[in-house]
Amino acid sequence: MADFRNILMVVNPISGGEEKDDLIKEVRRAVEQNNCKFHLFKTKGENDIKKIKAEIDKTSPERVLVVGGDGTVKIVAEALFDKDLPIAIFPAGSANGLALNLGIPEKRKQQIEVALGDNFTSLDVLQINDELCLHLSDIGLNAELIKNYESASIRGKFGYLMQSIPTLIKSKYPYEYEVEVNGETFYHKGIMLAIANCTKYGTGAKINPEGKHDDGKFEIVIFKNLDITEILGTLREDVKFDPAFAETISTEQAIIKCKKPIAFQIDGEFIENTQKIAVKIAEKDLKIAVK
Ligand SMILES: Nc1ncnc2c1ncn2[C@@H]1O[C@H](COP(=O)(O)OP(=O)(O)OP(=O)(O)O)[C@@H](O)[C@H]1O
Repeated sequence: MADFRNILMVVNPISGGEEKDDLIKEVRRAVEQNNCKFHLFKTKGENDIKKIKAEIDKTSPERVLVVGGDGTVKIVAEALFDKDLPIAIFPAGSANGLALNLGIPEKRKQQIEVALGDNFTSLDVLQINDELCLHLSDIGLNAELIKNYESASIRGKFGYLMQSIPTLIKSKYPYEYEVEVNGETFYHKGIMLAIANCTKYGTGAKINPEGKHDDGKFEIVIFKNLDITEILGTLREDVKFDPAFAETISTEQAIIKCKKPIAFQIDGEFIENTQKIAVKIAEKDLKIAVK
């Protein structure tokens, strides 16, 4: 274990519908065995960014451990982005896409070793309008699904499944996108436009096969139609897209405009229905403990 004096663990008590007390106890024991102080903060679901900032100022941790899904990791990143403070992820959400992309182990013992170890990756961070994005954002059908899921009462993977058919029936796709990249403008019709910092969703669907989370670039991937064979193909490791199904643009900045307001999500959290999004690589990256 690296040399620490203070460690802060931020836990989302409701994410993934999982009980987290055993994990908290185990990590506390590992931390305290090394004469380091363990501080715990449980998110409340309101004003968490501000509260985590205050907790960091109060406890001066050398590392922040995050227990939750992608949404919780995003909240913590927003809270500590102006500090040079590494994080570690304990995946515990209904969607853990970022942890999956970074190869965070599934076994708890190894997760603790990684979280308290000294091997890191530098994750590019995207600035999308006023928000940070660590993993994946999209505008269109998937964001519609997340919006419908968030307003329903059933949580977890089954909750998403329950919303999938109504979302397909109710949504008004194809959507029209105008994409401005490096002075050029492209017009596309499609079911979804993804802004991808990583390669795959938490489901394992690989939508940005060539993407790298630390290359100073992100990809815009436009999915043109609901081709079920191609969609199932994203679950293969060696996926290659037919250009009639999806097109990819790699860039450091972009402006995306839509004729009508379209559902927009970042890291699994519905943001709003939007007509304009400005994306760029943020000036700083985020240090995350990995294997
Ligand atoms: N104590 C709490 N009560 C209710 N909501 C909370 C609480 N703490 C955090 N949240 C909310 O949880 C969301 C983040 O959840 P996260 O994505 O990490 O896990 P998840 O299991 O994938 O969540 P979900 O399935 O609801 O999307 C944020 O919207 C955040 O505001």
